[in-house]
Amino acid sequence: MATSLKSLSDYSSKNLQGAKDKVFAIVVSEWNDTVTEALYEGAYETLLQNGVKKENIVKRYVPGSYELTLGAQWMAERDDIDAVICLGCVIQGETRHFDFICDAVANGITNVNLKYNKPVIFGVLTPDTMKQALDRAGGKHGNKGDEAAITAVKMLGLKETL
Ligand SMILES: Nc1c(NC[C@H](O)[C@H](O)[C@H](O)CO)[nH]c(=O)[nH]c1=O
Ligand SMILES: CC(=O)[C@@H](O)COP(=O)(O)O
Repeated sequence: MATSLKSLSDYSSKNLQGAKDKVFAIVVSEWNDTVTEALYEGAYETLLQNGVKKENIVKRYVPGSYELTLGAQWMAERDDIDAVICLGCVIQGETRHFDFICDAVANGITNVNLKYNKPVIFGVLTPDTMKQALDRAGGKHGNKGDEAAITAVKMLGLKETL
């Protein structure tokens, strides 16, 4: 379903109680920081609303979305980190650079999930325009940061049932 047909901020709080004592790293790309800081605020507030302690949220910055993979790896390899949320915004420019970054980050973050066997969430917007990005960072389509935070909580809940 396209984002335009749903809100990124809609979720059921059912079965989301398991995050109270979990530690979350949030790695934030500095590129398009107006967008990525809005994503961070969404993720941060959503974690707090679902019982996560402020002291259990660790924020780190990387220069751009391409660096999210290594930043996520450095956080995922820490024994005290239960889940990693990666937040970025890659906006289509004039060249194919967009494609290379998006592919590298999506595949890279997937690999970190599997390498460290812990949730590493792809909270990266890949819009054509800044307007599309802002619509998904607290605008009319909700906040991708909210969705990323809930995804991390849900995956930790799933892991508890294994
Ligand atoms: N154009 C965007 C970038 N580009 C920078 C890369 O992510 C990377 O930092 C650079 O290639 C050096 O390795 N990054 C974004 O996050 N968003 C963009 O729109
Ligand atoms: C996604 C990018 O790196 C992009 O913003 C760079 O712009 P351009 O493709 O015009 O060089």
